[in-house]
Amino acid sequence: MAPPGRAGAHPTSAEPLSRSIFRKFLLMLCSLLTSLYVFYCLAERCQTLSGPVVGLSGSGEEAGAPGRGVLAGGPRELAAWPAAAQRKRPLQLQQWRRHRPPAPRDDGDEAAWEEETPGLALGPGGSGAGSSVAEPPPGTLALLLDEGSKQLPQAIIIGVKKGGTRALLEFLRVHPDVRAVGAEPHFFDRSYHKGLAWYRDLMPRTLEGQITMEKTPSYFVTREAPARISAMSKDTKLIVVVRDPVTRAISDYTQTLSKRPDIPTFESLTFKNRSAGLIDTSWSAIQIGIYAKHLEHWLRHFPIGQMLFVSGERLISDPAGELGRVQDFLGLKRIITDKHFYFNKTKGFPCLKKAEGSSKPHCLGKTKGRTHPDIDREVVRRLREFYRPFNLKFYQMTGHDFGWDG
Ligand SMILES: Nc1ncnc2c1ncn2[C@@H]1O[C@H](COP(=O)(O)OS(=O)(=O)O)[C@@H](OP(=O)(O)O)[C@H]1O
Repeated sequence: MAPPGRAGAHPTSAEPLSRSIFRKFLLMLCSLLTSLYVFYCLAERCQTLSGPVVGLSGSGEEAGAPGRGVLAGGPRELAAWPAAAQRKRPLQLQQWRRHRPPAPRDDGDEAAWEEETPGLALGPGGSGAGSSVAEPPPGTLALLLDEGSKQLPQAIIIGVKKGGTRALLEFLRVHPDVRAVGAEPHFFDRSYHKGLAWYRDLMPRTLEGQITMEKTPSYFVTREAPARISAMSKDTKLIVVVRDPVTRAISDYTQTLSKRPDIPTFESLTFKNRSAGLIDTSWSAIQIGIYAKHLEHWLRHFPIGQMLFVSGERLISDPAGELGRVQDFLGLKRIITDKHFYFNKTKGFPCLKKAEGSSKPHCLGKTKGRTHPDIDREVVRRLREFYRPFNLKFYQMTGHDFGWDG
């Protein structure tokens, strides 16, 4: 008996033919689905990479971008200040950028820009938080083309240690025209021998008009740093977050204590000779706070107008106000406002309603805002006395009374 077949078709030749067509069709369908899936995965992956900025296809704007390909032309030319800092970029890119995850955080003590635990997340309350979060733009495949280029930083947060430098950088990164390296590069103090090409390679990619930034608080007290930064580009903008030097010293000590609980007391480290009241200025916790002395070295290489001094205290009491000044200084549109912040009572500090690349509230981590040990009031008084003349000099030099001696 003949096997069942399609009407009019030969039972032995028609069936294998349709089967082979069907198989080919299935094969094509599978490969189509696989390539779609691969594209989809790549697009997703793109959005989870911290480094590259991917732009809209085919703009070709990089060829004449400032600082591009000028390593051979000498370091001074490398960090040209973006002329088009105010230039508008396509909305699609801006929306996409809001979806970027934060860049890697610093290691060690600097690790922490962490998401709030549910218990800590008291929430910003109300609406209108920060930037609106949109779905990834259509045509994500177009973003797969890696655009932008790595530039040497045009602005650096050079200090001071324990001043609030991490908070400032993380707040600034909310700005769509700021791209910053998360970890502290320590190029101008520890890794200068590695060269500018190495340094530039650490930077995230930027599009024309975006500012590249980094923060390394030890630069402020590194003797060689001013000349080295000036050699890279004399136009580099310098930001210094300063804080009451006494509180700063205690904060510095608290950090060391958290790593080495067996160190001597703050009181004993403060003095060379306690009964004589002689302060040990060779102790780095004390030395860093003599801001006027360190500033003198910078002023040999940079005009004061190229430096911005941010109050560490105001960065906590009025983050939006300080961020306004910083955005002005950097020539940025004032995009970061009080809408971006809320005060987290549990943390005791202002936090972001939405950090860069996230839609959730974010506070700095546990290593920021540590509880300080109680310090002998007499020692604190003596330290205040010690710092007063240096503070007054610093107020004079910067034209700004930070109110530590009021
Ligand atoms: N929003 C917010 N959240 C948490 N902490 C904040 C914030 N703003 C400023 N600060 C203060 O930042 C201090 C740490 O300064 P730095 O980030 O410069 O420290 S470091 O030098 O990078 O280690 C840290 O010092 P301690 O309080 O002594 O831990 C904070 O007081």
